[in-house]
Amino acid sequence: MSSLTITGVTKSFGTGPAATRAVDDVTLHVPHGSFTTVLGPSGCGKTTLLRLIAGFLVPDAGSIGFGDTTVAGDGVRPVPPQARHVGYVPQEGALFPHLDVAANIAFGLPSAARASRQGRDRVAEMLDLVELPAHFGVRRPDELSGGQQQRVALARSLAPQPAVVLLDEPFSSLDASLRGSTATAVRRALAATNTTALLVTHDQNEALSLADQVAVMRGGRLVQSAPPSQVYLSPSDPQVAEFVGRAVVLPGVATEARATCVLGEVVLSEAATGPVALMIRPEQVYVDLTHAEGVRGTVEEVSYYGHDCAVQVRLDDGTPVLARMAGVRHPAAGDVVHLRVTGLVRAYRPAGAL
Ligand SMILES: Nc1ncnc2c1ncn2[C@@H]1O[C@H](COP(=O)(O)OP(=O)(O)OP(=O)(O)O)[C@@H](O)[C@H]1O
Repeated sequence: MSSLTITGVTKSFGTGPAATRAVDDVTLHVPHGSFTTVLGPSGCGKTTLLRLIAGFLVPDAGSIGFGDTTVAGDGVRPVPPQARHVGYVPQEGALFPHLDVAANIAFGLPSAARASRQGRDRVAEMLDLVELPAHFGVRRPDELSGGQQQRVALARSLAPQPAVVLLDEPFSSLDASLRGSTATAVRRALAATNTTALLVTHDQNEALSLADQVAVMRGGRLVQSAPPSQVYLSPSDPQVAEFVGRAVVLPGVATEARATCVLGEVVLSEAATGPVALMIRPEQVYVDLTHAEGVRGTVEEVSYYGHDCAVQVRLDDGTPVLARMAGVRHPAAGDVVHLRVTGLVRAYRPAGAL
């Protein structure tokens, strides 16, 4: 296992006016044994970045290093994919249908090891690691659920002890209930083996819940890389805020540690002065159902999810505000409520300001 360092990597497809800069000057460090998710909308360059790391593509500029070894860029002849010791888990397991699970897992091992006692022990260890029973070894891929197939795909990628494991939207073909349990099993397996891993996804919940670090991409560029709570609570700009969750963005005026807006006075996470755009998460908006404390509004719509609910409120001055509250006791459309902001609020220079 080793760390992964991407420095100023750029990759374009095509030439002239039709050229697409799929990855644009991306710099990212994934420490040894840690898990990074790359989050971004469709077409932002996530898969291209993975393919550059795996060695299926060569960067136009910049370099890629595994530990102290440069595998592409810096005038070094690109190391071919098979010599990079990368494990790759695609969207759908891509298991060999004619091989049983044990043979699939053993596939990446040196041929001499595959049929040996050592090889069989490694397969058993990998099945255990991805939380599948040992007797699954004799099953064919089509005798497994989608989630089980993805666990086998991970086991196959981990068996040869790769330097880095790359996962390309590995849960996207699974239904919601299987996604959660498969993702948790994968995260546990990666942590247990202290594996350096990079997973690309366009699913915010997946990106935030699985990783040590979230790298947000937009239009080929890396716009923020930070621990999940920092990306969620202190996004680098309002677009990142709206991409990694719901956000209420309101104009305000800041004076150092505080700002005022239609929801009253709020406390800022970082001091600012003058006109600002304030980013408030819906769960920071406290909905008071009984007291007239806060800013008055009328509930327009309630979306009930069981564990919590989203409450769309229109303030008396006409401003729409989304609040999220526990589902135990909630208002109904037409109720008059009072809103207050809790916790720290992130302020941005408003769009168009210098
Ligand atoms: N081989 C190629 N030739 C030309 N353009 C390409 C090629 N591969 C990718 N692109 C373009 O590069 C951009 C980034 O594509 P990429 O597949 O990396 O995005 P993505 O974020 O992985 O998207 P998705 O989530 O939809 O898979 C897109 O505009 C895409 O059309």
